Amino acid sequence: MKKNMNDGTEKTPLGGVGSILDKIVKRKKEEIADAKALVSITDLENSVHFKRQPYSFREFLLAHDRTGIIAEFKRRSPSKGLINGVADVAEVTQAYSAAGASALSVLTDVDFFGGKTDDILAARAANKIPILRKDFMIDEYQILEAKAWGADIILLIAAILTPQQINDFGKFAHKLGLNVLLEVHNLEELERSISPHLDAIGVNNRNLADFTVDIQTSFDLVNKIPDEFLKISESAISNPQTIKELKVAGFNGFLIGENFMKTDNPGTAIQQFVEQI
Ligand SMILES: O=C(O)c1ccccc1NCC(=O)[C@H](O)[C@H](O)COP(=O)(O)O
Repeated sequence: MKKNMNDGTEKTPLGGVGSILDKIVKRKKEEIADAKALVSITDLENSVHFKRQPYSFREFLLAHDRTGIIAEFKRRSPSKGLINGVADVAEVTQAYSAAGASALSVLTDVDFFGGKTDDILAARAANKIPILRKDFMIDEYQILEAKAWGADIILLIAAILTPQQINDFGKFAHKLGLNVLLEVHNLEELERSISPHLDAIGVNNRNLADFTVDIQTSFDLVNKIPDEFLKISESAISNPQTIKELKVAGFNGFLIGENFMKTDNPGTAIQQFVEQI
């Protein structure tokens, strides 16, 4: 029997456990329709950033003078509510870069994460490292937006996409020179989503049905990820010791948001964290 949207166990079209993702995708479709009515594809293609060759995610993630941290600018989230309502995106992302972040993650979802288009533009203007457009990508139009706004990496979330969509969106992003990060939560998602049009695979330690977090998810899946892909552990990382253990297990990258953003000074927080890894 179909359960109530609010009890955390709504079934997705793919048969998996949904909930907040179903709500986000429903709203995302409306948001995309509004955006398409306002900004044409030609306008996106004429953006100054559209001509720029994106930075290589691999190069920055594996650089010896960088930390492997993908540092996220995150104002709010469905699991935590308000995290930081005052931080300035240019200031914080510059501090992340200066502390040795390999890449920046900027949430552009408005309703659930408090993001703005302008956040990517401001982060782009202030930094010379790769930027991930962190959003719920369900339409090629969003990939064009990412390129037009100055992003270098897009996120494809296996839980909300079919294998065909993952392949097609990855191929489209690669044609634009963008890097592609696939996010999975379990072995089933991983096995059905592998495509040649991916650069990195991220294991999200957050269960999006009930918001519980467990770093063990990363350790369980790391050896199932084919070695040609960069391996990223995502969410709930708050201890420098965890980074050391994830590196030993085979991870190249570590996506961290809340741990830095919940402090009064995310720039100082990342600096102190990096000194311990
Ligand atoms: O963070 C959430 O509550 C959330 C809820 C629903 C979908 C996605 C969600 N988070 C997106 C992320 O992947 C995280 O922002 C990212 O991995 C950083 O996580 P953290 O370090 O725990 O802030």
